[in-house]
Amino acid sequence: MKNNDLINKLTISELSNKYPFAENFFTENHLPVETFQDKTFHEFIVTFSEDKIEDFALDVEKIEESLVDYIEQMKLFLGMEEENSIDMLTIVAGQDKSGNKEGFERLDIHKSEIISIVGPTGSGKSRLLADIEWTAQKDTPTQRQILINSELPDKKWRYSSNNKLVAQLSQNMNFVMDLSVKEFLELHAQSRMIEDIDETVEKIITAANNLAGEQFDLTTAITALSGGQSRALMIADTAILSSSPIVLIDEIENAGIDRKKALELLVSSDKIVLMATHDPTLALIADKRIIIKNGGISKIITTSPEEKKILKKLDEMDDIIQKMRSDLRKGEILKSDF
Ligand SMILES: Nc1ncnc2c1ncn2[C@@H]1O[C@H](COP(=O)(O)OP(=O)(O)OP(=O)(O)O)[C@@H](O)[C@H]1O
Repeated sequence: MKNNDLINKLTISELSNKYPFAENFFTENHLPVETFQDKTFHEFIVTFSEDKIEDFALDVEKIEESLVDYIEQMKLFLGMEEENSIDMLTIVAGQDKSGNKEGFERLDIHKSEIISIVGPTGSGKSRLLADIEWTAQKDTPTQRQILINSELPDKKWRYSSNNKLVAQLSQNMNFVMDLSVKEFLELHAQSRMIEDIDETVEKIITAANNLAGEQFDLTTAITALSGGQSRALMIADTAILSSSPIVLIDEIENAGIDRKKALELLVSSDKIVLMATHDPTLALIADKRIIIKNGGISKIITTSPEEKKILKKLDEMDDIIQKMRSDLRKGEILKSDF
């Protein structure tokens, strides 16, 4: 207990700002902290004289422990996440489907890098994403090992639903809840302790509609959303509300949404993004690409300056295709002089 930051490092005012519910704890335990705002909780407690301790029926040893327990439990209850500071994710080589060692030793992926994963259908792209999500420790068919900040990952990443290491955007996104879009987003925003819920909900729906073809609004039932719409909603929700430091994306191109815009939304400066893709534009947007063959990582290629130039060309072609898609959807007749 002696070294707990909650007790020894944060001032009472910092503590109350970070965990507004701590005020309840002070009130319930009749702790007059008002004039000790710039002191730590420990500094406050040691000012108690013997008399005061008796008056307040305080167990000084226990009260610090109770405060820490209370904050931890409230955080868990409210689904608050720690600030997940991850500077580096490491994949340590395992084996391919034939049991041969993979074609690399160790791949370090830093904060704000985008990595694409390419390879034929069935080669093992989703498996690699699953290894990262599970923080595999040589306990999956690939025998890979995942390290966080060069260390063995904390078990909390695996077992706590409140402390998600990754935000996973998978191919199937099935909502089973009987809620409107507004209710769903409000619930999520509340659980993340967001202050301005209305504004955040509005931001998410605007971003989602920016990605989806057909517009939907806050009163739409979650179950009535199309595949593309629910995907767009999940992407906007993840980008704006999720504190997970790693985002895993499985084949965003099949989602029927504007994938480039989706990626821009997701790639905030402090996240690591890994995406499995069959789309050359998305593959080249990445800083590096992992080539998967027969279940193993065969190569890791850094996107070259020449490829970045090609990406510009691909973008132009892509715009033409997107425009055609949109015209076709609107029932227009295409002309050959595009
Ligand atoms: N190294 C490995 N050893 C054993 N099995 C593996 C290995 N890598 C992948 N697999 C298995 O191979 C199958 C296909 O892999 P996966 O679904 O990841 O392919 P994919 O590249 O994502 O395919 P798609 O492009 O069709 O989505 C899965 O059952 C997966 O568990």
